[in-house]
Amino acid sequence: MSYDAVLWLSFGGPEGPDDVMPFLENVTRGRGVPRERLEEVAQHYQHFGGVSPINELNRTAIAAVEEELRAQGLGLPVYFGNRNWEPMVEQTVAAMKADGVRRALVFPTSAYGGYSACRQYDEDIDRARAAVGDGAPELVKLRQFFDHPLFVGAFADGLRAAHEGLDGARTVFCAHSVPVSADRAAGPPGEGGFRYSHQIAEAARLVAAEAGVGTYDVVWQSRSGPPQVPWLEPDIVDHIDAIHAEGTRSVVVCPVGFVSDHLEVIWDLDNEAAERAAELGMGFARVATPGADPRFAELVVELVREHVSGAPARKLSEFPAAGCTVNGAPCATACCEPAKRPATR
Ligand SMILES: CC1=C(CCC(=O)O)c2cc3nc(cc4[nH]c(cc5[nH]c(cc1n2)c(C)c5CCC(=O)O)c(CCC(=O)O)c4C)C(CCC(=O)O)=C3C
Ligand SMILES: [Fe+2]
Repeated sequence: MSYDAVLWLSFGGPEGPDDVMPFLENVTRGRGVPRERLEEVAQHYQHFGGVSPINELNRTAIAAVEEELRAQGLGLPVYFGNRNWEPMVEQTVAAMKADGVRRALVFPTSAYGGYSACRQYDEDIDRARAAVGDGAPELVKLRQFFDHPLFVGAFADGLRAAHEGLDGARTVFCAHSVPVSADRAAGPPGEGGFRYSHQIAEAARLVAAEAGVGTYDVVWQSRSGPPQVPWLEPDIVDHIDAIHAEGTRSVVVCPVGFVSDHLEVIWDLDNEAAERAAELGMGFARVATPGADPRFAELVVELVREHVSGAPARKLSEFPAAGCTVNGAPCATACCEPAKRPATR
């Protein structure tokens, strides 16, 4: 099969103070996130002038991928579309159609399975194609890559570097929390669920092993939703308290659940977690995310080549290479279903 283009599909983020509330409303529409939480998160964005770094990080990564595609003799154009902010994926897919794109590979900017990390991107693809209607390009999503040697290698180098100068620091891997019900529903039906948290744990194990780190923890960050709904725990900040109480004097935090330094990394880790560590007199370092590493562009192009040539998936875990879907149809009917929405009052 041949492809005319790549669609870089991401989350989106505000690019100025007036974008913040409309962006947050897009993200949380129908999801039962309390208003107070939205106002709190809006403050985080306003600390940075209402600008999330995510769009610029994506534009830079896209330029690197286009360059790498050219260098490898695959001159595919890379289009950019988001779920929650401009350029909205509906507009991007319309532009692709206008440009005559018939079939494109989709690179989602998340490495993992689960509803928020995988299936929701399928929903985006489906919605965008429906919005464009007849003649919408066929959109084939690339697989999950949390266990790809280039992804693991970039984090492992970052982890080693973060430990330099922090003798005896404890390693703590961190990923975005999700409702426990969403994690329980993550993965293909009948396979026991918890695919998201299991993949996070597996990525942590692979990165630790490659960096030569023997002891580590896996924790969560950035929970939202009403307090009575259980989300994955412990939270990174509570965990820093707990390991301090056990006598730990410095900590290296590795945001293994994220591909780039977007707002949840620079606020929840570089601000909140770092501040708590400082209050406790602990040493603190945060591991670089892989998105700006040259290996990330190589990884994306390798996923494209793997798909186009039918080459075997290069991967370090036993989990199946899931997430490759056509036109937004999920991997399986009940795969990674969304959490049941709590009633909003
Ligand atoms: C698993 C996961 C990833 C990783 C996979 C992936 O990368 O896709 C991720 C990434 C991101 N999440 C982001 C931002 C937000 N996520 C929110 C809310 C939520 N995230 C959830 C999960 C995840 N989120 C969930 C279950 C919710 C509850 C509401 C819902 O069920 O949808 C909210 C609402 C306010 C709040 O309550 O925090 C915001 C603003 C940004 C952009 C940051 C920037 O601007 O730089 C990025 C990359
Ligand atoms: Fe999120």
